[in-house]
Amino acid sequence: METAVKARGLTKRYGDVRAVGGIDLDIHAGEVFAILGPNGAGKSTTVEILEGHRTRDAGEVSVLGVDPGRPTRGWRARIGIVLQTANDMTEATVGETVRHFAGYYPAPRDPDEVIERVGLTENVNRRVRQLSGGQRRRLDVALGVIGDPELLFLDEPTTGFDPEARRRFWELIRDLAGQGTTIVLTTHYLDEAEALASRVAVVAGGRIVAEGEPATLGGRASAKARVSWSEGGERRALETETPTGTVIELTRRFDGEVPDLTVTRPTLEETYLRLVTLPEVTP
Ligand SMILES: Nc1ncnc2c1ncn2[C@@H]1O[C@H](COP(=O)(O)OP(=O)(O)OP(=O)(O)O)[C@@H](O)[C@H]1O
Repeated sequence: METAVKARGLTKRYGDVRAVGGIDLDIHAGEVFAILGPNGAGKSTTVEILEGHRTRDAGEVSVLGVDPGRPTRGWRARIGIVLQTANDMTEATVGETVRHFAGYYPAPRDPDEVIERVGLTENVNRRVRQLSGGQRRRLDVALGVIGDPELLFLDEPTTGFDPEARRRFWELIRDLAGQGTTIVLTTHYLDEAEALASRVAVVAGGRIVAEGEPATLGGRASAKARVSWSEGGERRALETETPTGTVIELTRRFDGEVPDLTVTRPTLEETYLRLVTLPEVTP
């Protein structure tokens, strides 16, 4: 499998603060990779180093085959970046802004199509400063993808989006991934990571504390299941490693349909919270 991003022993300090304390990453070409972690975990620092926007203290890094510590212009054109803060804009309209940015790239996407994909067609002639917060964010996404990047970095892309805009954005990301774009996403929304990412890394205290597919992260799939049902006017529940056997038993007992039956495993959010609080309780 082709590797888009490879990091070994990535380290960064700010004075006394160890922001990144030895991170290894292998992000495959064409995958959507999510980096999760609490505030101050070191996500932005890591991503900024990969983008070539921050120097590292130590470690080996290769992004699309280039060391981001020595970026070239051609390399920059192959990368798209959607930052947390919106660009400062003048009196330009949405359409003018997107077309202007398209001019920076050797082979940009069609501006009107990009505007449509982020749901800003109705606002194409609006001045950027008149956009709502969520609309501004959509414009940021449009500017990140206008150059038709091979690798797209998204830093908390859907903060401030309404639920419908988030769904639309997710579709856009899936489409881009389907066309072969590698996507590196930081997010605080666990549902977003679960909806989009083929793999996630959980960062805490500048280190990766868990990595894997959302469905199996941190032993999630093999954790005890909770089987619950209604019986005698009460809600009953038990935790078990063998939920199938429990359901068979219940089916026999009720001679068919078990009232209000649910079988659940820990959610990604529960697993995440356990992972990020774990280092603090360990002496
Ligand atoms: N320019 C800087 N100067 C000094 N310390 C910094 C700087 N940037 C980040 N830090 C510190 O480095 C640590 C990691 O910060 P970073 O921004 O990478 O975290 P993050 O995981 O992206 O957090 P968030 O979820 O809040 O965006 C924090 O302790 C932060 O205070």
